Amino acid sequence: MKIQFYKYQGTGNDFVMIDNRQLTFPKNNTNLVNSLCDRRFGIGADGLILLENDESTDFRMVYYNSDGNESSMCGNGGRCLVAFARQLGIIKDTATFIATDGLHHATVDENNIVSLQMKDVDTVERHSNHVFLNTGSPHHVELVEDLKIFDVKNEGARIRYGELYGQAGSNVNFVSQTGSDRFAVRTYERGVEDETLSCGTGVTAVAIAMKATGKTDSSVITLDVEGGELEVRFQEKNGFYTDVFLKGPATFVFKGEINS
Ligand SMILES: N[C@@H](CCC[C@H](N)C(=O)O)C(=O)O
Repeated sequence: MKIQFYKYQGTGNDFVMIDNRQLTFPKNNTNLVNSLCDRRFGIGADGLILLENDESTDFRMVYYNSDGNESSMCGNGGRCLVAFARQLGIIKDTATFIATDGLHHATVDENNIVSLQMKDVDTVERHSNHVFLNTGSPHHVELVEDLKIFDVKNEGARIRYGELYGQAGSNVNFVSQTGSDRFAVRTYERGVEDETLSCGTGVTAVAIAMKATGKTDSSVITLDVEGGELEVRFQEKNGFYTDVFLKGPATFVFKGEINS
């Protein structure tokens, strides 16, 4: 079988995108998704995303991690999918789509800067040395010294597989404050089981966690990730976070066809 694909990246978080409006992709084939994402034997990506038709929105997002399993929301993937939908001519400069965590609204400009509305957050668990919250995917947020040399892969895996999160696990974000409204972030991603260059739901979680713990007073926060820069903005009232937007570049890399 030949599969046509498009490759996108959002601040270095990279995805295989497939137009599945004709429902031809074998959605339960975990090995296939895993092999398409393989960086040596396949196309290479942190995840794979199907764009499908939806009755009441512009399109549906179906997201798989590179391990081949369908997973929860992917913020950078959602931003890339909006740019992909524009490339396919499905939308112009605004989009509404459905994902596993519900309805999303987005805008995209001529430079493919995508601003994506994320789910509201009503629960932020504060613990002595970390914060846990769900921004569409589960995120552990922890401030560390020396982020540049921090062992994200091993420490992230220890927390992800540890007692705190049980079978389901969590993504793990390590953070350093670099300004009154600016933070550097490195993320260990569940389902990739490694550090990725950026995580959209992760930086959204970091921004909200930093506000909730008083590290910043701002509700417009800049996040420096290994693959670039993202912005998160939100409204906060009595610990409820609404109008949460994740903004940054979504870049088409190449398209092709692969035998499977
Ligand atoms: N890269 C993503 C997060 C993808 C989901 C995550 N790996 C999980 O399974 O929880 C993002 O940009 O949000």
